[in-house]
Amino acid sequence: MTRLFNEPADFADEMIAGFVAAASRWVQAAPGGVVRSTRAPEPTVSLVVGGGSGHYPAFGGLVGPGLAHGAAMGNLFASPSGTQVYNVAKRTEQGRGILLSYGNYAGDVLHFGQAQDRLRAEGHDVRTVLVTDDIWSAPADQIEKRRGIAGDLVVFKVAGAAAEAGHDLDAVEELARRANARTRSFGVAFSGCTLPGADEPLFTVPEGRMAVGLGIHGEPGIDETDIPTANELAEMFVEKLLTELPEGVTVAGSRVVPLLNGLGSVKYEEMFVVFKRVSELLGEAGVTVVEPEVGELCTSFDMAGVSLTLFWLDEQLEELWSAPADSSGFRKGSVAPQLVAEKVDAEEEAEAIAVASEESRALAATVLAALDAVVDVVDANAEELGRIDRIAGDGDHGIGMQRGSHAGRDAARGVVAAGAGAQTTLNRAAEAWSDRAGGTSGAIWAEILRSLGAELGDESAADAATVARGVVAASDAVMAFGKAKPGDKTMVDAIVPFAETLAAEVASGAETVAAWTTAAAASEDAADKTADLTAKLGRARSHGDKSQGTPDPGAISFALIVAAVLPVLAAS
Ligand SMILES: Nc1ncnc2c1ncn2[C@@H]1O[C@H](COP(=O)(O)OP(=O)(O)O)[C@@H](O)[C@H]1O
Ligand SMILES: O=C(COP(=O)(O)O)[C@@H](O)CO
Repeated sequence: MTRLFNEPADFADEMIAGFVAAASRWVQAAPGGVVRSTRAPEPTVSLVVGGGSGHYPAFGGLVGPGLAHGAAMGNLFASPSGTQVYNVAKRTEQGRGILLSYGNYAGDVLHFGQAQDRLRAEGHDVRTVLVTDDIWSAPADQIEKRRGIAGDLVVFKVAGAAAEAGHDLDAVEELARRANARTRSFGVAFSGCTLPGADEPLFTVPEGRMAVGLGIHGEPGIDETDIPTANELAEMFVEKLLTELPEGVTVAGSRVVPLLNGLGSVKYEEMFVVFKRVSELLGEAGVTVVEPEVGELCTSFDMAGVSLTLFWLDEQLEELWSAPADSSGFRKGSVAPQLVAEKVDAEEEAEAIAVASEESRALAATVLAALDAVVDVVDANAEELGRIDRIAGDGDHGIGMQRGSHAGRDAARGVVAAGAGAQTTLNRAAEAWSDRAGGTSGAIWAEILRSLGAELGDESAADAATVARGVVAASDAVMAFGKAKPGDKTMVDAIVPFAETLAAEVASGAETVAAWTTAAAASEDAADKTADLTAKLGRARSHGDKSQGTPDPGAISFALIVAAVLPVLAAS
């Protein structure tokens, strides 16, 4: 149970502000997260990490000398937006390139990918290393699909130490990749976490039972057993991880860093009891234990869970693991004296507003009214959207949509008042939506608004054919961006029938309002039918059959939104 909070939707922002106030020795606020408050005497490769909030010390707590240069910090359990990642990365850049590293989650991949494209387009050398240590999240022949859990720390530590040692970007990337390839984790849980303001835990484990293979957001495990003794748990962990060896590793004679990670409410004392047996077992297997860690390294609010990570060393990786590091959440040895970093500008620069025609300004007013309607319908359904998302997701869809739609509408209101046309209004709304909501749906709604805007432009009014082209472009853009197809149980299942019906109705001579009415009904029908599908992508993918019988939250919110916009179109 998370007991201490103010407004649940403000929790992540208030937490980040408090963290910065408490950890100013290591970090300072930057738009999108935090960057170091110190700097090394010589420029180095920049390591930028990040992800959803709720996992402290991941990710802001791992910023400091010998570790990351910056962390993009998203909403609770939702990836930061592309803009957040971009803003953090820009402020850490020292002319030697940037390595982005984060756990392999759909939202993170989309947003960090967007930031990477944007940074590259500006001429920066940017590479990415995904962390994929959780052995239960995909089979060994699909390692690239595995998610990152406590192994994040291993990869960040190696990359951070390599950067600090002055290596170039090629070498830092290669070492981070090698560290990831030689890291395996296994997690269990005894009870789920409850997000601030939620009435129920995100997931539950029956009393007296232990879920095996659970992730850090309540992704279902692969098995459930009675709660074992500490020694039995150690045996389960070590036995399995010794069969999940990275390529080229043999057990006897190897040197290994074990990390026993507490997910939130398992006590240090319990973990030490487990670790006693872990270290005995590794010793009996002929493995030398090197500088282990027992503690909270990657958490999940108050989840009662624990994971064991084994990091199989080679000579170079051992040197980097042992190198000094100093961050608020992880320290090792004594780092070389640092200089005080320049204060970063925590505000983003305001962009000028493009000139618009009178017709387009009138259209922008309709866009704003539509966004007002979106805010109202999302607010009215936020709880229900959260409830559906809890069944086979991470429960944040309602909150994410609220944060995104409010920010989008507020941004639009500002620029409409300043004379913006439809495209500029939609672009600004898209940016604010994605920036504030993060998560998969934040990135996708930004695609929708931007594509529609590109078709509407800043010069003219829009007839039915233009609107239909904009909606079809949005539908295509969502599929190109998220790689989902109809039937994968995502928002695509609602947007495709909407776009296709709208285009067909307009082609057969219907006016915007009539065509939109038919298309919205088709979308609602299709969204409801997603209950019959099994999720194949996104967070819900790993929840597999759990999603059967419940519609996809993103499809439902899409259908609600297009229906809510209808009266605005009718009145315009
Ligand atoms: N690849 C994808 N393409 C289109 N939509 C997707 C994709 N992956 C997930 N979604 C949509 O995003 C919704 C989840 O949004 P949200 O809960 O805000 O994000 P997250 O799962 O990152 O926390 C899903 O219900 C689904 O409709
Ligand atoms: O949950 C996280 C990001 O996942 P998405 O749901 O894919 O946005 C985050 O906590 C781990 O970075």
